[in-house]
Amino acid sequence: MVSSSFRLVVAAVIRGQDGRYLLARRLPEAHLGGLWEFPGGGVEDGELPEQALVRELYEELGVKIRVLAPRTFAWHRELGKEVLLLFYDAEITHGTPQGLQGQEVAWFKPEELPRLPTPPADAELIRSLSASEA
Ligand SMILES: Nc1nc2c([nH]c(=O)n2[C@H]2C[C@H](O)[C@@H](COP(=O)(O)OP(=O)(O)OP(=O)(O)O)O2)c(=O)[nH]1
Repeated sequence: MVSSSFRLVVAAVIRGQDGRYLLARRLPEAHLGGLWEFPGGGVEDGELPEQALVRELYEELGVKIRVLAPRTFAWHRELGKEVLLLFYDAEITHGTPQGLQGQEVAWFKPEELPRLPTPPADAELIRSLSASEA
């Protein structure tokens, strides 16, 4: 059920030419601090999800991206928070990702993903990305 604490969050699944996926590490002091996530953030009023994704990746990592296609969605629910996550396949068109807010950024092989500490809502996506390599 959607409540007044509902937020829409978009995140990018970016695969480099060497087959690695781009993840960013949430800052230690943040909610879910220290976990590796697919880069993205909240959709603001008046924005389309795809526009929000382009804006977030530019603000957080300094890269321009092209959004390719929706991949999957997931709910992140905990006391007082209800987040619908929309994951999109995307590619970088300009720039090299840098953690502009001090966050770590790294590329991981598909088989490394299940061993990373990641948010619970990402579990299914991580499973499918690593399984598609097996
Ligand atoms: N970008 C991103 N967010 C994720 C992922 N998995 C997951 O549960 N989230 C959650 C964490 C946050 O609750 C929310 C992202 O919101 P945000 O980037 O604006 O972070 P925030 O710390 O300001 O959000 P919050 O603590 O207020 O929820 O989505 C993911 O793979 N990527």
